Amino acid sequence: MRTAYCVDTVRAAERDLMARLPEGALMQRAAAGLAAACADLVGRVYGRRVVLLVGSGDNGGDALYAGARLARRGAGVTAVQLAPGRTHAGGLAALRRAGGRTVAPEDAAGPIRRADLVLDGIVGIGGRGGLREDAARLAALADGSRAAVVAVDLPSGVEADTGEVRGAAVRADLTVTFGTHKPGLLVDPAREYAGSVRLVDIGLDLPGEPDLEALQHADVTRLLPVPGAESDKYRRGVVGIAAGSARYPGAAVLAVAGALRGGAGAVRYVGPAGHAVLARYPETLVSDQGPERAGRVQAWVVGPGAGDDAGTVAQVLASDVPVLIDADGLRLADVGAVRGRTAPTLMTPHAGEAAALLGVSREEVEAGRLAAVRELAGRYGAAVLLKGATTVVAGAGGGGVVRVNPTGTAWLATAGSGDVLSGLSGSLLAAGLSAVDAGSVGAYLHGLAGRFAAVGAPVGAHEVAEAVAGAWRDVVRG
Ligand SMILES: NC(=O)C1=CN([C@@H]2O[C@H](COP(=O)(O)OP(=O)(O)OC[C@H]3O[C@@H](n4cnc5c(N)ncnc54)[C@H](O)[C@@H]3O)[C@@H](O)[C@H]2O)[C@@H](O)CC1
Ligand SMILES: [K+]
Repeated sequence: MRTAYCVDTVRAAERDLMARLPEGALMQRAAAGLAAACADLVGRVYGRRVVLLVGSGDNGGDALYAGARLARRGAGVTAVQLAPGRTHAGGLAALRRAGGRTVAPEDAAGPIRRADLVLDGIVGIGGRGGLREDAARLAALADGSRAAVVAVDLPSGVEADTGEVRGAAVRADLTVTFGTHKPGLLVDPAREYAGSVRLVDIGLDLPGEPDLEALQHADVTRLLPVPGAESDKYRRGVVGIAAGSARYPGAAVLAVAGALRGGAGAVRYVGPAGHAVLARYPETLVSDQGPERAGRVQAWVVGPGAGDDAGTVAQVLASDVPVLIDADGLRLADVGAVRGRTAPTLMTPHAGEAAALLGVSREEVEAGRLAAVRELAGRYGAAVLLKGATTVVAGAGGGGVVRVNPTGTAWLATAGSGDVLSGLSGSLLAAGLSAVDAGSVGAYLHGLAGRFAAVGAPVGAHEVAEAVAGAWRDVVRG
């Protein structure tokens, strides 16, 4: 599991550790890791031109000490001091001893243009809001140069705890972060500014529960349902799909396609698109009765392509098994009915649907995904999976750790892709996974399947469904 912790927790852990270590030892660990990552990135250090963008805090100190290490290995190092009177004194002295020089921000354009490597030490976890004007100018110069840009701890200007970017920020090729990932490094839009991320262990002792976690192959393998010798199709779970309409039969077909790949022993379809479903997937159990009379299931998926069929949504919500609500179902679901459920509920909106439920703009949801997913999970008392550039999953109530999906691909932003995900996650619910596990494992497999199906080209949702089995095998093989 990859984990991320918010700034307050990082600061507390740093305080504890610093109290046990000689002064400055922690910063030296950070700087050593940073210099090593820079050396790996540029290949050969000797003769390289390195520019350090140095703010007024310890983030600038890290950059200066790392710069000193690179200078000792033969790099030409220039530090741009954003706040000359408040630059980290020890770091500055170390750089000067190693032969580095300093310039004022107004003289930085030339050195940045000629640089091979720019280290962004403007602000780290002490940053508030987007970059101030002088820092923003340097960030733009770095962006326009041919230099590789390495962010120290975080790209300056992004919000460490939320992943929000509310103003100008540095765009990095690599971020070298210390002690732990910060939530912003895993969540868009900030994640995009970070480039690839390298974690340097500085020995922090962090609490058991992180603020964010991202599944990895081994975690997914542990969670995937595996049929035992005594399993029959009913013990493996039956997932009910209440989806599609005369107008949108395709949504039903795609949700069933996802459900067939999710580990449930059987898929029961309820709704007006039975012919279309059977034509494509003859193994489906089809019923034209409502959900209440369709026979026993271990989980329901309701909503994809449902149009205005509020009655079906209400019937499903009244059941005593786990329910996944998607698409039209989200709009039709009564908040009180969802809150009153005793079995788990998982809602799977995209940003536009979440915005409509929260009464805010889509842009606001996209800018602040973590806040939005927690808010929605709190309002509905349900687990919520918010789809998008970074898919995030919050547990019922919205408190506690949020899961973030690391496997997504932009090619998944295609019609019907969400229907496949709801079938897949619903199937995992029926197979016995918790709402958060079903959502996050479903998103993981779906993202991987999207990558496998797309391999750099546009892809249709049915191809994503077909690629799920390959993704499952890839995960299990490790
Ligand atoms: N505390 C520790 O033990 C360690 C800290 N380390 C480094 O120290 C950093 C934190 O240092 P600090 O607490 O000094 O804080 P930072 O260096 O992150 O930033 C604080 C300074 O930046 C200025 N600032 C804030 N927002 C700004 C903005 N939007 N635009 C321009 N300037 C802005 C503030 O005026 C303040 O002087 C970490 O990110 C990490 O890089 C590492 O050396 C590891 C050990
Ligand atoms: K930084």
